[in-house]
Amino acid sequence: MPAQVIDGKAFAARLRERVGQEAAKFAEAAGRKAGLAVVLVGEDAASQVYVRSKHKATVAAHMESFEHRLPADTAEADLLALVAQLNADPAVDGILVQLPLPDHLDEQAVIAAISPDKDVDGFHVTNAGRLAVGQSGFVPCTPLGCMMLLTDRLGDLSGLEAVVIGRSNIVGKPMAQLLLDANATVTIAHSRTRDLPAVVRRADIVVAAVGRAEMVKAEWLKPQATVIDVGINRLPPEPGADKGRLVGDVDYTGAQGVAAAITPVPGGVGPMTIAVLLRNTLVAAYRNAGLDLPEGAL
Ligand SMILES: NC(=O)C1=CN([C@@H]2O[C@H](COP(=O)(O)OP(=O)(O)OC[C@H]3O[C@@H](n4cnc5c(N)ncnc54)[C@H](OP(=O)(O)O)[C@@H]3O)[C@@H](O)[C@H]2O)C=CC1
Ligand SMILES: Nc1nc(=O)c2c([nH]1)NC[C@@H]1CN(c3ccc(C(=O)N[C@@H](CCC(=O)O)C(=O)O)cc3)C=[N+]21
Repeated sequence: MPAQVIDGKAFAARLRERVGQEAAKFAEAAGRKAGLAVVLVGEDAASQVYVRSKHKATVAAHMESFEHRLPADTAEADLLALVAQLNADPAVDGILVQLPLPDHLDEQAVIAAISPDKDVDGFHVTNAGRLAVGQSGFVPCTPLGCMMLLTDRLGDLSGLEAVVIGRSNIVGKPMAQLLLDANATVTIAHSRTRDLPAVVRRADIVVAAVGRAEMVKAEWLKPQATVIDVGINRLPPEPGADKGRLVGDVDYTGAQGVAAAITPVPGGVGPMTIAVLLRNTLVAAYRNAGLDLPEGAL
């Protein structure tokens, strides 16, 4: 039996639909729409694509989208001033500064300047700390989206062996934290891990967040594992084509013969990231307006 395909795109569409319905109710109750500000510094082509799809999804979900495009040579003081202005703007519930930033800008300083109450990416140390100690706060969108797919498929994760490959602050670490909170037994692997195939082989759940095309091989997987592929890698173009294919960190075709279920790339985790961003923005809007989000609405 080939692995089931975990259709993140369809799951994300349903989540965006629910968020849109709740956002319309919010607008009625609050007398204004929930607002998301996205800041893009520079002209990175991939970032432009993401920012455009975030804008479209935000508007479609009955929210206000504020886009700020700054030149690549923007001074840090000017970027910090814009963040301060957005922090103070009552029409803005969520702030996202698209990463990576150009090299001359200090990402940590910029993230630290965002109000934790508007940090819908969940990247501020305050929100990372809240997640680490079990307080409620904003959880990074990509790992939260992965958890939604996992619990939808597997139900209770208690006692399952989970291996997260990658330990970045935005994906790997919060992913491991969420799996731990769900009572999985969690291993975090990284570039210094010895015998990665043997570590992966233990896993009932594999989350790959590395950024290396098709690195995780089918033979590494435990039969009937559930595989969440966060990686987004563009292969070199075939002769005659102008763009290469997008692939994940897992050998998708091979894994289909071993795993119980796997997310595709594209159409898996990526769309979930955007849907969760809208969800986090709506949660922020309810809190900022002093209103209660109906229990279980999202
Ligand atoms: N779908 C989505 O919405 C999103 C997708 N992504 C994608 O996810 C991937 C990971 O992103 P991100 O976490 O930001 O990446 P980072 O580059 O910040 O982190 C990569 C991690 O992979 C580890 N690693 C690198 N090489 C190996 C190796 N050979 N074996 C084991 N581990 C290795 C690194 O280890 P070490 O710490 O030792 O260096 C590091 O912890 C990328 O492809 C990115 O494009 C990212 C964000 C959102
Ligand atoms: N502050 C900040 N927050 C982020 O959340 C953030 C960021 N910076 N910088 C870049 C990464 C990457 N990221 C993606 C979002 C959607 C898709 C997505 O929808 N991908 C589609 C494919 C898109 C395509 O075809 O290129 C899919 O996987 O199906 C992918 C990647 C958010 N990121």
